[in-house]
This record gives sequence, C-alpha cells and structure tokens, in this order.
Amino acid sequence: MIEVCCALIFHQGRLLAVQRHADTDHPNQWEFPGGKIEVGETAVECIGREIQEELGIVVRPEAFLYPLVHDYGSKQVKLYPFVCQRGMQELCLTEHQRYIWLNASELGQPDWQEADRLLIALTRLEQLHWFGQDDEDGGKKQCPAQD
Ligand SMILES: Nc1nc2c([nH]c(=O)n2[C@H]2C[C@H](O)[C@@H](COP(=O)(O)OP(=O)(O)OP(=O)(O)O)O2)c(=O)[nH]1
Repeated sequence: MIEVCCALIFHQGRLLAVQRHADTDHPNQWEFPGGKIEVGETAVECIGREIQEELGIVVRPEAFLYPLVHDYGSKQVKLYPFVCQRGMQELCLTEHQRYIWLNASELGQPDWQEADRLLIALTRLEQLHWFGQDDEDGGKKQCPAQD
C-alpha cells in the first residue's frame, strides 16, 4: 500500500488541480498536488514538504478529509486529503505540466486519476464550504510561465 498525501488548495473560492507529465505513471491525468509519505515522516510534514517542492509555496493545513483507499490493480494507494489555504508566494510548478483553478461546478471536467475521481464523488467535494469563499491575498501573484 502506497501512502500518499494530497492538498486541496483553495484560493478565492476555487480549488487547485495539477496535471501530471506525459512521461509519468498516469500520464496527462489530473490530480491534487502531493506525494508519498516518507519513512519517519508524519502526514502533515509530508504535505508541507511536497507542496513546497512541487509548487514552491507554503500551505497551512486547515482540515483533513477521510482517507481513501483505491486499488489500481498494479498498486494500492491510500490517499490522505488535506484542505489547505494558499500562502502568499507565487505558484510555480516544478513537477507538473499545468494547473487550473476549478469552481465547484467544474470538478467533473478534468481527466482525473481514478482515486481522485472517487474522492470527489464519495466526499461530495463540491459541497465543501471553501468553494466560493474569498481569501485575503487578492490572488494577483501567479507564475507567468504557467498561465
Ligand atoms: N500526488 C498525488 N498522487 C496521487 C493522487 N491520486 C493518486 O492516485 N495518486 C497516486 C499516483 C502515484 O501512484 C502516487 C503518488 O506518486 P507521486 O509520484 O506523486 O509521489 P512522489 O511525488 O512522492 O513521487 P516520487 O518521489 O516517488 O517520484 O499516488 C493525487 O491526488 N496526488
């Protein structure tokens, strides 16, 4: 079983999704940023490290959702989803090819990895109260290369 943390990062009432590169497992599929928990690391430490590595930002975990186990056939993944608020820094991808900010009604549109599609459906993600909520930093800063 692979234990993986992922971040549901909200900004101005929208949720961040990132697209995997074509040469990875699950090529070109969409997911929430995150990664595998390392030996000796807590889930909270993992999510902070992964988001710093993948997006170059600091996030503050605010809530966590019930973990979800999914069997891909070749592997089993246990996904630990954290709801986070975005920090003030620019968002710059280091391990994904694109990002998008989704509102609740757009959640079904990306070609999600299977575990994420299940997470969205089973937790009724569209009902999370963070959708539609504004946050403070105005959202002006984004890495131009990713627009
Ligand atoms: N990061 C992430 N991985 C997910 C999600 N949903 C899902 O099924 N996975 C799977 C895909 C991968 O098999 C595994 C995470 O692998 P990863 O390659 O992102 O992890 P990592 O950053 O630690 O990678 P590495 O150091 O081993 O290269 O979990 C998700 O929302 N986010």
